[in-house]
Amino acid sequence: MAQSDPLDLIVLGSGVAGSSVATRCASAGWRVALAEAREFGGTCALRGCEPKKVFWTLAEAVDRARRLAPKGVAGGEAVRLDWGAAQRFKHSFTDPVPEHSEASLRDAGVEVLHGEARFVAPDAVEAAGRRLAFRHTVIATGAHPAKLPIEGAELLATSDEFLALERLPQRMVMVGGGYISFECAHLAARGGAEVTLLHANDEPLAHFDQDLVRRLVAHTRALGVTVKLGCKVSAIRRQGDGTLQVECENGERVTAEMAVHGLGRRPALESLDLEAGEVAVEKGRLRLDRHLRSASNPRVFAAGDAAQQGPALTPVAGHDAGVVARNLLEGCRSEPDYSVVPSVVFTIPPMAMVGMTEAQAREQRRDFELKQGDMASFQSVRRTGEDTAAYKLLLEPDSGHVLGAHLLAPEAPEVMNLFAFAMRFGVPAAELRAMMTAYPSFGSNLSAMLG
Ligand SMILES: Cc1cc2nc3c(=O)[nH]c(=O)nc-3n(C[C@H](O)[C@H](O)[C@H](O)COP(=O)(O)OP(=O)(O)OC[C@H]3O[C@@H](n4cnc5c(N)ncnc54)[C@H](O)[C@@H]3O)c2cc1C
Ligand SMILES: NC(=O)c1ccc[n+]([C@@H]2O[C@H](COP(=O)([O-])OP(=O)(O)OC[C@H]3O[C@@H](n4cnc5c(N)ncnc54)[C@H](O)[C@@H]3O)[C@@H](O)[C@H]2O)c1
Repeated sequence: MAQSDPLDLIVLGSGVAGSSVATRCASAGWRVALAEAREFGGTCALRGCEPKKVFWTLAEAVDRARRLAPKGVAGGEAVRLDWGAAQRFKHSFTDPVPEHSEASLRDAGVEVLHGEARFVAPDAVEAAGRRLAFRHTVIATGAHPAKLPIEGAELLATSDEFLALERLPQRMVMVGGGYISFECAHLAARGGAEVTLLHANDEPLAHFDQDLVRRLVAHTRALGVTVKLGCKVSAIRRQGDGTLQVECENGERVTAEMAVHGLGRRPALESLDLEAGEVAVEKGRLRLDRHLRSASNPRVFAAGDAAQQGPALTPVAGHDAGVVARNLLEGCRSEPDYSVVPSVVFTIPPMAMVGMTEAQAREQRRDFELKQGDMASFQSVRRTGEDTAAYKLLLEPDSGHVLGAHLLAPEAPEVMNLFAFAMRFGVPAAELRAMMTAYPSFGSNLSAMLG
């Protein structure tokens, strides 16, 4: 194990956050290495957003054909999701990622190292059998499923395993009521599985507007998914016939071939030996200052899910990377801004949001004007055969600035980008309403929503 000259930067993790910081610093002439424990490319491209969206696109096409069967899509009732074929289609997106990811890092001048990295000193890590001294390091190791004190938790399948299934089991339980459970439940139900979703309290998808969530829950139930609220999972047991029994504190029991972990994800820090690096942690999260720098070791920065300063989402990982790269290259002045982070749960229909919910606005005693309504009768929704669609907008009374926007509808994610734009650049509702939009697009509903 040879001691090398200090690197300007070693980045830990090759996801959106790590790759972006490494590339920017190498392009600025720094000597940079990046260590990756698994395949190169990170969660979003290999095991998260991208593969999930491939399955979602196919499931949505099937759902739409079935919905429109009586309206002119002849044979639409018989259309089904071929999970095996969908899995192969997914591979055509994910398989090339590791090679491309590594090649683009190399092209940018980054030295790539295969293997788990861990601190061996405040200014050195060990990776790929080498001790590497550094001037700076960035922890961009992402997140993994939370380890919770639930009996038999090791029997839960991860979202990685769900998205890698060649065949869907007959019965599945989604444990938890967040993004992963709702998205996997909607996919598995379209794929023909019998699905039960168990959530601890009465408010699943807690970050979203609960009026829209109630509509989504009703729609999910109508799809055939059994959604049980107030069911805090306390144990998972393997039964004699190989099936799993999932038990809740209230005595509810569900049997299935597979139970999926949807209980939250936490920063992946355990493998790093942070003590050796003098990197402080508090309650499982890195102690960082407002520049995303370690509060205890100024050589160390963090970004993305590992930092978990903003929501654990891909655009946040990219934003953090920009902040950290600027702090490294230009002096430590930049701070992240998480005030406008749009987010979508990819159910069918999808639910999208940006800014504050009505509940948050009331809690903060903010004055707001509320625009809300059912959209099922809107032409753009009727055309898709969808029966569940609604919106809720919160506007600042005098300025007309958008405080929050919430949509449950086909095309909701694309329209949410317009609201995010308006919030980011302070475009008031009156301007949005007056703006010409392509017609008849889903976005042309803006004036009706804001009217
Ligand atoms: C199923 C699923 C669906 C999702 N869907 C969406 C979505 O639709 N939209 C959205 O915005 N977000 C979504 N997310 C969240 C999004 O994927 C993450 O926020 C994003 O990928 C975080 O990027 P990152 O660079 O911080 O971490 P990651 O992409 O997780 O990268 C971290 C990397 O570090 C590596 N690593 C870990 N420990 C070490 C070590 N000791 N040494 C070296 N390498 C190490 C890991 O192997 C990994 O490759 C989803 C997540 C999941 C799980
Ligand atoms: N579309 C997207 O952007 C997307 C998709 C998937 C994941 N993600 C990211 O990954 C993160 C993790 O997703 P997730 O769905 O695992 O977590 P989550 O935080 O979204 O939801 C987990 C839910 O499980 C509930 N829960 C906790 N313990 C429970 C128990 N014992 N029994 C029943 N319910 C319990 C919690 O109350 C919580 O609401 C998300 O927060 C998000 O940042 C994003």
